[in-house]
Amino acid sequence: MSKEPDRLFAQPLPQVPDFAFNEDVVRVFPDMIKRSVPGYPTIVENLGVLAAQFAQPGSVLYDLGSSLGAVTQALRRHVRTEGCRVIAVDNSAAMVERCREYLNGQDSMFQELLPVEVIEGDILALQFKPASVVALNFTLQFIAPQERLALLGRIRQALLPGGALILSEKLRFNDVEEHALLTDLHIAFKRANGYSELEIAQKRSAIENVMKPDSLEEHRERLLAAGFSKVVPWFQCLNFASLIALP
Ligand SMILES: Nc1ncnc2c1ncn2[C@@H]1O[C@H](C[S@+](CC[C@H]([NH3+])C(=O)[O-])CC(=O)[O-])[C@@H](O)[C@H]1O
Ligand SMILES: O=C(O)C(=O)Cc1ccccc1
Repeated sequence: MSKEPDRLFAQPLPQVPDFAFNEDVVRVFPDMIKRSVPGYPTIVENLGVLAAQFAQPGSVLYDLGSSLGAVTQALRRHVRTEGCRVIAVDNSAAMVERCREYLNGQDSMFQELLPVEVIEGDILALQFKPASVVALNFTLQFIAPQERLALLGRIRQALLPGGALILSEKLRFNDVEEHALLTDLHIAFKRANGYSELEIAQKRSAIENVMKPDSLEEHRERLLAAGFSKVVPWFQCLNFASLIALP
């Protein structure tokens, strides 16, 4: 994957455009997500370990909003269950192109990886096949809030017994002080990773119209309303968390 450093917001912009997963973002994405999301490498690696516990023989594993395929590759490396395959979906053409290149490169480096199909498309329009694992790794927060419940309902309907949805998100907090503290600590994390005050401020204004985080309570209630029976948080680092939802 590209090692280009993220300098997208380093110069003052006369007007900060809404954040989009375009070619500029794709070029710096591995660096951007690692320096912006506390715990990201731990979540991705362990998603493969978790998935291996839920994978059912002959089923599909979905990586929804796959970006450059980091989660897909973790699933392919860790899951050994007979007859499984991964379907990665993203609606950014630039992401999908680079994701395919990356995964093809991995195929030539490792043996025994699960087969994978990368689809360029909207996860809201997807006809789900019976699935044992669905990963939404920092994707639901970019889906329009009014679409989230129906999407989770369709995922729930597609999940096989013994399967799981793994949902990672940035969190909002209802308690004002808790929200302020964890937001400040996230800013400190970004600063420690070399982002300037200007980069932090411009990125914040770029994402505020396109990325709408929910609270843990909202996630739990919506998952139960979508038909999931149990919601278990397995990871939190500052204001970023990952949940297992069981059918
Ligand atoms: N409706 C949609 N349909 C399909 N894709 C979408 C949609 N909306 C947004 N996306 C895609 O969801 C991804 C969100 S990034 C996921 C990181 C990855 N999971 C990772 O673990 O590296 C999260 C982040 O950058 O914070 C982008 O690639 C979008 O194009
Ligand atoms: O940068 C941030 O503040 C975030 O919340 C995470 C993020 C990471 C990568 C793209 C968009 C948002």
